[in-house]
Amino acid sequence: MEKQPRLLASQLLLKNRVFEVLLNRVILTWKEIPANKKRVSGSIHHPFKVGFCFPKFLHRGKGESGTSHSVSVSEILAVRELDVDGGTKDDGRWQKMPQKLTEAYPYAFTVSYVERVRQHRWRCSDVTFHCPEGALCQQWVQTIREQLAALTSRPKHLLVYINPYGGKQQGKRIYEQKVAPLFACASISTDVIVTEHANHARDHLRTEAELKQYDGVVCVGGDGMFSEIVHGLVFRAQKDNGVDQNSPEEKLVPCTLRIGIIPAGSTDCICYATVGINDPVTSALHIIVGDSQPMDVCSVHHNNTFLRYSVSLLGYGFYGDVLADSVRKRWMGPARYDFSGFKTFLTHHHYEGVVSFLPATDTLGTPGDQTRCRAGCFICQHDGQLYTEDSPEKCKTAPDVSDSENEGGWGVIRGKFLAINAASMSCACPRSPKGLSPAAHLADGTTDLILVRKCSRFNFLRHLLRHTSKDDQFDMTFVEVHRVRRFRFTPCQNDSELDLRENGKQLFSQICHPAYSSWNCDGEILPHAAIEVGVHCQLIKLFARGIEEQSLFEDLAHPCAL
Ligand SMILES: CCCCCCCCCCCCC/C=C/[C@@H](O)[C@H](COP(=O)(O)O)NC(=O)CCCCCCCCCCCCCCC
Ligand SMILES: Nc1ncnc2c1ncn2[C@@H]1O[C@H](COP(=O)(O)OP(=O)(O)O)[C@@H](O)[C@H]1O
Ligand SMILES: [Ca+2]
Repeated sequence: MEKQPRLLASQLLLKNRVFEVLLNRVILTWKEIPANKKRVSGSIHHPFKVGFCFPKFLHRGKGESGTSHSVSVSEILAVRELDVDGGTKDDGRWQKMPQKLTEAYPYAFTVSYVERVRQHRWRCSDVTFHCPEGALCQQWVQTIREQLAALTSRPKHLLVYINPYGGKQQGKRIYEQKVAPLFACASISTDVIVTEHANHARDHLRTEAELKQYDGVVCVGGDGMFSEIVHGLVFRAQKDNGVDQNSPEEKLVPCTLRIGIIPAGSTDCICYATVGINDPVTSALHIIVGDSQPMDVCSVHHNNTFLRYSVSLLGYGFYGDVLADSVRKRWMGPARYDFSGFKTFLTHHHYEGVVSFLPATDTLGTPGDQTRCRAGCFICQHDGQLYTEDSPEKCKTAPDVSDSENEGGWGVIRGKFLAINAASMSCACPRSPKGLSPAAHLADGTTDLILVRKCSRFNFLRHLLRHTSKDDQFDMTFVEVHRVRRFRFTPCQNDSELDLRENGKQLFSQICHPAYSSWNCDGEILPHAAIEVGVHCQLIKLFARGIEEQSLFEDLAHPCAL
């Protein structure tokens, strides 16, 4: 690791023990000084003036030289000075110091920072250092504040939309109790709008919101609420740049504002697949530290008319029918999907149609890969494009949807399908932690088209169950998966139904087996079954960093093991 010039180094008191505390431009470390090396209590300690060497104790946990901890400056949330009498100057949170210590170390400051706990969960932790002198205390506070102010990717002013009816209807409470105090602690100001009806947030973003004053937009709700924000922001970016959304071939202009999701919905798949968990505090902390994760967006058209954007799942057949059935059961909360899922599984309808698709032949990954899209994903950093010697610049340019038509032939498949799913990302969610397409990428400019052909109920159940286990859900004779840049679907009526209809049994056949399903587009029903879809590489950005690798996560949770 490159040596960083030291900014501060002092011996400070923490929980009645003396620690050597060091700060450079990237890291804050504190290491307990063994009892035999401690100076006499009450002596005054000044910042060291010797040259800095990266502290050896970073490599150790607990040993002869005592416990050591380190925190990346980029994960410090805030610093505040405590009053001499024990109360904080900044936020009125009162913290009493033991009488004995106030005499020798009467000044103190508290650093709030990100701590990693189990399963990708982040928490806000506090550490309070006591100082022998007021000037030293102020120097620490001042220096850390300057460090934080230099982190330009952090948002200062956010626009927040809360859906009070999402998921278990806890959005308002979650925001007020868990998120707002963290934003206040990190000195982030907010304008909060509690939505009054569906599409309130979308329409406000499209027409009214003065976006220039914000560093990001946050939604408190589920995937549907996130979809509203995407529609509002993408529409606005196209309008401001004179781009026609109705043309399926048009290259769309990316949104500049980042989007944060505080999960309070039913599926929370966007949040789960970009952060690794649906936890409001974790998401709030990713927003505060100013993370950035680009994401692909699919545009959906019918007859050259724009219908919707999709970020997670576009599903015809099974997932379309589950959603259509669940709409009337919103009162059941998130359980409506299990109920409707079970019912739809029993009805076991298949649908006939033609799927044509443009394979992404020039990509780095395939849907069968064992590697996963994780924080700092190599494939997404290169927009999913293969790096070739002939065109070294290729990987730097986002693929244009319209250009792709020239890259190769379209595949055409006609058949009877139980499900046609396009997953632009893994769609990992609490129901299926690996998701619909475990190797899909968040920002590679492709979507994984999964075709599940007509099969027995038993086989379909085996396929569904594999979403919850380690077994490969694609390794079944009736399932195929293609990584694509564009696709089209045209429904057609089953031959057997046509026969029935011609024989005057139309009503009977429609009740028994409807000819068409509907598309589930990120939890919204589309009004048409015939659609054309194109992927727009990295059209939006989220306040997230992708799922952190478990090993990295463990190292960071226990930095002494690094
Ligand atoms: C038998 C167990 C089968 C488990 C299969 C689970 C696969 C789950 C993949 C889910 C991908 C979800 C992609 C995200 C979609 C969301 O955009 C979208 C909107 O979310 P929001 O309401 O939070 O705004 N959500 C959805 O469309 C919900 C889809 C959920 C489908 C759940 C299906 C459960 C199936 C249960 C079948 C049970 C069969 C049992 C037979 C004995
Ligand atoms: N105030 C509101 N009243 C009714 N519906 C709303 C309101 N605000 C947002 N919605 C809509 O509620 C739907 C579901 O919201 P979402 O937050 O995704 O929760 P869930 O995950 O439970 O579906 C979205 O389609 C959104 O447009
Ligand atoms: Ca993708």
